[in-house]
Amino acid sequence: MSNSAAAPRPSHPKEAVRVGIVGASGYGGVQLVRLLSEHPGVQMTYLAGQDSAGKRYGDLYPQLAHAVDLVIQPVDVDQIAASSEVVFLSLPNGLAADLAPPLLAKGCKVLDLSADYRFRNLATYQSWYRMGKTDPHWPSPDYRQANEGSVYGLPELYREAIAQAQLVGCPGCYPTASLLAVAPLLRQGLVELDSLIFDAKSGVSGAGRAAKVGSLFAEVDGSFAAYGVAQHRHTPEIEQACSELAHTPITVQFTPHLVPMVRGIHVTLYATLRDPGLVGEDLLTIYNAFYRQSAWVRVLPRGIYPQTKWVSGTNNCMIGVEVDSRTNRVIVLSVIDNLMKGQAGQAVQCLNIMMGWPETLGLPRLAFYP
Ligand SMILES: NC(=O)C1=CN([C@@H]2O[C@H](COP(=O)(O)OP(=O)(O)OC[C@H]3O[C@@H](n4cnc5c(N)ncnc54)[C@H](OP(=O)(O)O)[C@@H]3O)[C@@H](O)[C@H]2O)C=CC1
Ligand SMILES: CC(=O)N[C@@H](CCC(=O)OP(=O)(O)O)C(=O)O
Repeated sequence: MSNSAAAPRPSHPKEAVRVGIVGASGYGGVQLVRLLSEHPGVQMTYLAGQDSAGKRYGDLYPQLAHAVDLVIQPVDVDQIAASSEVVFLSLPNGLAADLAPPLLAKGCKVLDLSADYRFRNLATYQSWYRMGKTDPHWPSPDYRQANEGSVYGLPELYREAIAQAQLVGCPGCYPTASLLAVAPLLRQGLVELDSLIFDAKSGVSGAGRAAKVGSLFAEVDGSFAAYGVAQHRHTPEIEQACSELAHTPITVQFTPHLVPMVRGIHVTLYATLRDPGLVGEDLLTIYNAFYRQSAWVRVLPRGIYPQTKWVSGTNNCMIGVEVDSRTNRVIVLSVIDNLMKGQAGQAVQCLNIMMGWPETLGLPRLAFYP
């Protein structure tokens, strides 16, 4: 993965960019279809899937039949590249490793929503995502080369590099909420580096649309539990960006929980302050300055703590900040919609940056309420 250079000045689109979505039938895919159908800069030209191939999109999602008149195609690189200048890959982990390189070679820009292009060090990816797999030919030279040129798609930290990128590895949902919570503290050197604890909760759509026992209504409703304790694969992703922010390797504690709701992520970050004299107002000033240029991050006034419902269906991240002077800890509360700022919305935000368009183009900013 690389970082580089200055972003072009945003301009509005002059003619529609042709866009394809691979994995269009899944939860990420259907968000992309909804967002891109109403985006003024693009025309959706190709939707692809596996089991859903051959079906009309409107038969799969009847609520969109009046707006989307496309048939889902099997994955065919030549067809995708012939019909699309930009391709979103919204597939299970591991598939984009083979799919992105030929699309890049044919001149497409690619935004991958999986974890395949998030890691600067593929050994880290291997140890968290490919446990027990012993393929001597992995990683392929094409995958390794593509990964070296990819950019981590968190605009608030890597905006300039995204503007120049051909391939963006879009972040996971938990890392997005966690990194936006912690970034100002690490950039300013305000906290003890071994003190970071991310306590995270997610709605069930984070697990995707494929049927799984753990996502059944009867398993989830009326219950609440942690999972992946001390071993969730988003830990190294959070550590990678934290280490870059702090310019030194950092280890973090990250614990996800499943909440009986459809959408939303709430992260509570605890960290020990280096300066015990800092108060809540000081930190709010720092957070507001850090996110001054970030249209999708809203730092809330003192004493207001964000709720997942406030960002549902939008690309917003809302952040509350508090200091507990008794324990000398800062507590940061961060919420996003996992399918929007945590996935498809953020990918469209990255597309806007790659195309030199305003970052807010085609993205919803007002939540449904209640
Ligand atoms: N859900 C979330 O909150 C977030 C998810 N992500 C990541 O985004 C990606 C997509 O996630 P999500 O939308 O939840 O997943 P879903 O399970 O809802 O959708 C997966 C999609 O992949 C397609 N697919 C599966 N296998 C193949 C294959 N061999 N060839 C072609 N298409 C295939 C499916 O098509 P078909 O139905 O036709 O078989 C489906 O469209 C994943 O990598 C996930 O980790 C990232 C951030 C947040
Ligand atoms: C509730 C739930 O199951 N969430 C998913 C995270 C979804 C996500 O962001 O995952 P990717 O890194 O795969 O993109 C999980 O814990 O694996």
